[in-house]
Amino acid sequence: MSLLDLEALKNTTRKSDPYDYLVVENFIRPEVFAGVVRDYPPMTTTGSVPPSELEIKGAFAELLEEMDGPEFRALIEEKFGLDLSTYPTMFTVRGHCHKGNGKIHTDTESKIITVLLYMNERWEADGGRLRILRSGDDLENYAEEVPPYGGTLLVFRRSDKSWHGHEPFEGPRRAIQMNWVTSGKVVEKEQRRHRFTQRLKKLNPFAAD
Ligand SMILES: O=C(O)CCC(=O)C(=O)O
Ligand SMILES: [Fe+2]
Repeated sequence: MSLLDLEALKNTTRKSDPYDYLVVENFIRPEVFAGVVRDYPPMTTTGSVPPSELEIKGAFAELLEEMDGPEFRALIEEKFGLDLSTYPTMFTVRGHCHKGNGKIHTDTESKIITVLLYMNERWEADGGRLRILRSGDDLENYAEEVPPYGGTLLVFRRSDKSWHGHEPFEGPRRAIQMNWVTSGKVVEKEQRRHRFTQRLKKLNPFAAD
């Protein structure tokens, strides 16, 4: 059986205010969520790490495979009215949040769709809840706030107004990001950059992202 509740995604309305996005709670089926978390790769640094740098196994490996599969893509294409067939995907994995993370941004232009899957078992902190923002300069002006737990899925279409960010949080915060990007060159360049910043962080754990 699929780890993902594709039926729930199918039944979710994609919103268009303030930009195109959708949220699905329990997108990872609650009955398999603990098993996926158990196989989440151990991570020591803050920042985004490409899967190639991590030990990917078991239910976590299955999860990445399903996210990269044709059913999930078809639903995202349908929800956002896009043909993604010629675009490569790129994954990054996070285990910890640094207090400087979460500053308001739109994501880079090379990303077409951003997918976030939140992998914490619970979330009690006020910080670290991603906000779908109405502007680039006010973290309090948001359409929705997404607590990063329980296999919640957030998908948005990147644009010059896809503003998002969160209040500062420092500590464990697991999230998978997947993007459809404009070309394979982007994947290569980005993943090289992630590997490089990870090496720097190992030398100086206090270096900014
Ligand atoms: O982890 C999140 O909630 C959002 C991360 C994000 O916006 C990014 O990495 O571009
Ligand atoms: Fe982002």
